[in-house]
Amino acid sequence: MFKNLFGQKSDVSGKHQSKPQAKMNVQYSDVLAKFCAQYDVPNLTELVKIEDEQVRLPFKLELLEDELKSINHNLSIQYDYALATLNRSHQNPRAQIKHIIAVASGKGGVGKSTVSVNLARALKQLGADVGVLDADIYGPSIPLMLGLAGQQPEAIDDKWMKPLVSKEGIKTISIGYLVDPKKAAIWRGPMASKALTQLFNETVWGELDYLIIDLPPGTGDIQLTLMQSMPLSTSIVVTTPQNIALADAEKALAMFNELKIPVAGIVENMSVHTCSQCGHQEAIFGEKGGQSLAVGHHTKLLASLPLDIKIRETMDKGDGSGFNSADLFAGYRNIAIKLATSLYLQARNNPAQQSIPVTQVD
Ligand SMILES: Nc1ncnc2c1ncn2[C@@H]1O[C@H](COP(=O)(O)OP(=O)(O)OP(=O)(O)O)[C@@H](O)[C@H]1O
Repeated sequence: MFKNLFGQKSDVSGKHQSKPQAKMNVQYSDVLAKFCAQYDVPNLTELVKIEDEQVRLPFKLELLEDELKSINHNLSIQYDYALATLNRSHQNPRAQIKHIIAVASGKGGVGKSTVSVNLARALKQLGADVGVLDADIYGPSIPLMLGLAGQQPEAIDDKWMKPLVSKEGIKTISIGYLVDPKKAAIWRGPMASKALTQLFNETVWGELDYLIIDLPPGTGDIQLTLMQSMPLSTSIVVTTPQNIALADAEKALAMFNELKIPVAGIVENMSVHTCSQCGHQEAIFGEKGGQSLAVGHHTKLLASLPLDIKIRETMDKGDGSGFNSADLFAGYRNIAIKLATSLYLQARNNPAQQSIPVTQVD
């Protein structure tokens, strides 16, 4: 029988009531509570299950794993990115996706694709199976950012496509792999929506814990159709702190509210710039815009990410190898942990999400 970390319940044999086990459970719960406080996520101690020497966590993080194992090195840790296996892609029999996350921005060029790719990398580092659907039909930059520019997905039986896989193991599909971006850029709304829905439905995604959808900027028909045709778990709105970007980000928030799609929070990108010569810090696009937007819309500021030339260079190279070590990307780990935790809780609190109806797009 599973127990929570406090070990208050036990099975009929009563073997888990022995004092050393109870003490260990309290130690585990202390570590976990400290971790949740550090990352500003809800305390998971009542949820995380322990049986004998097994623990199930909503993500994989070496630091946390090491601390838990320092209490008992025999501890076996397993991971659950949702409490149930959800099939969130009713129209695609070749996809078992637990959580679909839309990344939106009102305004173009604020770093939505950069956030999508680095969030995918951070979730991958948490041990998850991750995919990215590049729905930014008018400026597909995911192929470049994942180091896959110029490649083409393999077709299966003229009906299915195999996603491309980046070096770090992220599955991805983009209109940029299939159509000359110059041609796609002049597609009218219905054509673009149809192409994107097809892209999602005809890809052999297989099993994924998270699929990130990099939406086109704005809040027009294409975004609305896509949102209505996909069973989203949650969304993220990316903005810079600049007033003009914030005003457009409000429209994206309004779109999600209107469609009753949860908003996990706001990512403020390009907040502070540190001069590579003298270290002077400057808020080029203004200050605290993301925070005030979050407060005004009763959502969270997930992170304020720096404006840094190394980020642009890394993204242009499509090379994820710098992601692991660099402090520059640490903010993404925080976002990923917050997201993984909130989706874990969301799936637990709302099992009905397992069968969200999907609108057919003709
Ligand atoms: N924090 C950052 N620091 C430095 N450069 C950044 C940062 N975030 C994004 N960039 C750069 O800014 C440019 C635009 O970013 P990106 O393509 O991610 O924006 P977008 O919102 O997806 O744009 P689009 O509207 O074209 O879809 C890219 O060259 C990217 O490398």
